[in-house]
Amino acid sequence: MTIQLENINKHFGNYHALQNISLQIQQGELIALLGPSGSGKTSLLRILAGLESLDDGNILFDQKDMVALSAKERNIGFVFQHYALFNHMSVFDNIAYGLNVRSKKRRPTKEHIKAKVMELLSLVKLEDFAKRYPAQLSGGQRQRVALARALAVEPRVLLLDEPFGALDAKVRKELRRWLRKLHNDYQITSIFVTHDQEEALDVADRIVVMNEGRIEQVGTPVEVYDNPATPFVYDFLGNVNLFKGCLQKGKLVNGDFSLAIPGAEYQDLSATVGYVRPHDMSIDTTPSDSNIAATVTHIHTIGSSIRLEMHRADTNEYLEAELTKNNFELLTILKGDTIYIKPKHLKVFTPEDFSI
Ligand SMILES: Nc1ncnc2c1ncn2[C@@H]1O[C@H](COP(=O)(O)OP(=O)(O)OP(=O)(O)O)[C@@H](O)[C@H]1O
Repeated sequence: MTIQLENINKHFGNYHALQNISLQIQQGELIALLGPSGSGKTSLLRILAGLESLDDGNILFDQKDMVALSAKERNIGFVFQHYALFNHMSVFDNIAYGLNVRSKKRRPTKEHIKAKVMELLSLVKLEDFAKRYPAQLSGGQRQRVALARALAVEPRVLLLDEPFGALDAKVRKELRRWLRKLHNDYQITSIFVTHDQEEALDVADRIVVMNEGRIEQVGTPVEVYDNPATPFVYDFLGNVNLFKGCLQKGKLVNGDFSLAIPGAEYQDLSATVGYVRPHDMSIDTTPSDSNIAATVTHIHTIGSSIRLEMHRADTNEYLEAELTKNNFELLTILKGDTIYIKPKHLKVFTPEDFSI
């Protein structure tokens, strides 16, 4: 199923919660809607599902207009953060529910329903749990039942709203891997809402980054992480160092430091910001014309990488650098040392970046 959203707008009172949202989703894609609280992710998902009305715009599933259709008619599977399982029903009955409530004409036979539920129980690795009740399951198990239940009606689209939000980090990670696998096996066009960058980067084919009711960028995890289209995406996705200064004939001038910005050769800006990821900082123990002195204030070891926090004397700002353990050991850096840093890439957004 392909999904096409065209110029969707939604107001809640005077508040413009979704502003001209347009998006194309291919058959079988797994899409993450990522953004801070209040950016409009859930509203967009609910509009897609037919649970919320829109002011104007189009929703097309396989080129067919969905706006006038009810949630039921859209044939969508929904999984929410808080496992909305029926507590008085067994796991088996929860999964069978969507099939059992169909009209007599559309309802599969008892045997067919049983076979389907058993297939789904095996898919979510809960074969031995059919007779249990939701209260007798862990959070992760309940969420797997919720997914099985959503899949039972063979939806054309699967929508997941922070499906793993209420679970602890380890279970989340496990379920993420599992969602990826399930998606690969079933190839249902799926959209999940998250405000967890790592989750989006880890699982999605493409990420839609949202902010204040607008789409800031759509791209693969590598695209949005390595080539953020806007300052917001830079800030929101991962850590970033800011070099505040001005642009003079294509050079970013920041404290005692200046660096030529490729692509901005003829630009002058009185106030601008250069963005650089911590792993894109090169570190030296000797000064040169093109690097900046900074004092190491903290050294954190995170698995196989080292994160250095540094203080710049010239601008009184703090910076972060990330390097491999090997590199760190070669440099023999200690807390309190003065080191010399230089951004390998510095992204500066010029007015042309915003005029597209
Ligand atoms: N039914 C409603 N009535 C009034 N305002 C609403 C309603 N639903 C959402 N909003 C507002 O619309 C904006 C977007 O909300 P939405 O829930 O879509 O954001 P979100 O990105 O999913 O946030 P979160 O991650 O916190 O769930 C928010 O400012 C919210 O307060």
